[in-house]
Amino acid sequence: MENGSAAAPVPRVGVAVFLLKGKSVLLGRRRSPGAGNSTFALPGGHLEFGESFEECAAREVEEETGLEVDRTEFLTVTNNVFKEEPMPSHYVTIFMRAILADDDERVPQNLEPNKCDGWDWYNWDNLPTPLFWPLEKMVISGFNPLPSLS
Ligand SMILES: CC(C)CCOP(=O)(O)OP(=O)(O)O
Ligand SMILES: [Mg+2]
Ligand SMILES: [Mg+2]
Ligand SMILES: [Mg+2]
Repeated sequence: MENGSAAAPVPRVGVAVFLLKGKSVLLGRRRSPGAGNSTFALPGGHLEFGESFEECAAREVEEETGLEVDRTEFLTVTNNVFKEEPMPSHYVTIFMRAILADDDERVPQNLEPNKCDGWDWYNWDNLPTPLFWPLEKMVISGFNPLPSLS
């Protein structure tokens, strides 16, 4: 509700990608004037007009890491309201799981050094801190992105 202050930011859709290598997941320390500066986050970004979740996942991973993914699948969705950040924002975050298209391409590049300090593989049981808040909430809730062995 507007009370004479600036209009509230419109909720947007973010797509975050669990890119897995065995029990490890690709994470990078995020650089952002908005949400999550200096926290470890999954590759991903804003859903763009007309994209499927799968198309956005593959595009953002390639834009940010140079890696080509295959077989992306929907995992879960969370609602994230960032009120305390320098620039308040509200995201519905779609979490996808993706498998690398080519095992030889396991060395991610940091293609957006203004948005990320660099990418690395982290064992799911030994994640770095601090995690980006939406991801931290999922870890605390016991969420496990690893495919079941069955
Ligand atoms: C904040 C997050 C849930 C959604 C936006 O992610 P992002 O800041 O990485 O966006 P871009 O990769 O599109 O710049
Ligand atoms: Mg991006
Ligand atoms: Mg991004
Ligand atoms: Mg983007």
